[in-house]
Amino acid sequence: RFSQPPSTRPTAAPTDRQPAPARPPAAPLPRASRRAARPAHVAQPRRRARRRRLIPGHDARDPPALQRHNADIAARSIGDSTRACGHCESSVLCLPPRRKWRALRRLGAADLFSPQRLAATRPLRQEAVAGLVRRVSDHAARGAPVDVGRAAHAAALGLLSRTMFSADLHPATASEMSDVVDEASVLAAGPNVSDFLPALAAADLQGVRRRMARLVRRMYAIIDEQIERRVHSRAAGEARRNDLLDVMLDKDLFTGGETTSHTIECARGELLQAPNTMRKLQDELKSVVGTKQQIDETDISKLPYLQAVVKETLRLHPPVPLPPYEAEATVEVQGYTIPKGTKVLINIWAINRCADAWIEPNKFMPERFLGSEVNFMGRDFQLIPFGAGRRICLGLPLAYRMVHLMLGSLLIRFRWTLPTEVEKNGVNMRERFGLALSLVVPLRAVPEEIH
Ligand code: HEM
Repeated sequence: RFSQPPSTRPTAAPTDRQPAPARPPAAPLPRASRRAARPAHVAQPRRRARRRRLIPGHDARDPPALQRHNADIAARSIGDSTRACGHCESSVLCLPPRRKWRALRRLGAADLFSPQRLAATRPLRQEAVAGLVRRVSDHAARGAPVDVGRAAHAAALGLLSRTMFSADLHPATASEMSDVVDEASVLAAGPNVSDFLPALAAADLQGVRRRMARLVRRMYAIIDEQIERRVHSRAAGEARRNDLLDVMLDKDLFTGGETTSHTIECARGELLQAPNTMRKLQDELKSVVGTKQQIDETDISKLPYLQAVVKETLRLHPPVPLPPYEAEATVEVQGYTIPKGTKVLINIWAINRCADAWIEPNKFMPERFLGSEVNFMGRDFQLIPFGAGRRICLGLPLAYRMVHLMLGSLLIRFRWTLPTEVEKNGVNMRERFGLALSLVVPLRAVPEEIH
């Protein structure tokens, strides 16, 4: 669909040498199966099919590979490490797109991330952001720099914890959870000989599965503590809270904190290097939000420049750059045959910077989104930081709120400067590879309260 960057070009031979096996014409599905085959993030049936928006200059009859072959590559390629403690068997992230995965996605979409559920948990997120602003305020009073990524991660975990358990994590627990998620992300994405030589997987030669098992057990223990607390409070006659604990328990959702905080950290890094953009954004926030201490989720739609900054950050720094897929059937993509069972990496990083679709693709330029309808909801295939198709990020509606809320609130209340040595050498935006990316050198910035 795009002229593929070399790093994403499949290595299988072109079709003239290796023709794809002919596939029988698809019989129309019965109504129930059609419903089941519908992308799971779309919880309610829609009357009108959502149209893909065209990228200028592209042929309408030639849909993007990600759309055309979505059903065929919707399985996950999972590394041996995710088999630790049987984690992959109950993980929405790892499960193949069949009954259990569909049930979990439906539950998540309907009970956790639906507009009604998110409206009900809005005050919890406002409180979590108020806590973040208070902590930054303490640093501002002392003139001390803030580790932006770490502060944002702690706040994102608090935000998730409040949405899922109606309770904050103890700061020490939040900090431990942050370390566990961070380490697990790097471990899961790192090279592992068991993945390349499955016959040797049982031996776990590098000890990756063993290390992952320790992390997963710790994460389960933290979550179990929350469950136990809830069981006790229920036994004591406390009413249902209808949060995630009451409807669904999925450990993967905590990894959403890392992607969210990485986005905040990168946005801040880019803005600190672009004072004019920072000023424009703070002016917009001041004129729309006025003297409020933090922004509200209902303000987001009135803040087009903030939205543009978030889009541009996610375009240049997608936290999950290479979601791992597996071909469920043999498919042909742009003349290449991808045999069933092949691991497929969607190179979101390269797509978001594709020179066919973007002017000056490597430049941080939020203005490109002003007056443009291009969005990251999975319909504009040149901008897919949350993925697209049936495996699109389940937490997108929550992530959307969290990122705008945290970024806007940190900028309306504080003026930010770089510590002298960073100012001199420039911000280091190099990223460390993991399932979710993080900055190699954590961004530190000094807040000053705006009165
Ligand atoms: C800025 C924040 C975030 C970004 C950029 C992001 C991005 C992504 C991407 C690219 C994928 C893979 C999509 C694919 O395979 O095509 C994904 C999957 C997923 N995300 Fe997120 N995510 C974010 C936040 C969150 C949050 C806050 C949660 C939950 C609380 C979450 C839950 C999930 C889950 C459960 C999946 C697996 C879906 C599946 O395989 O069916 N994400 N995310």
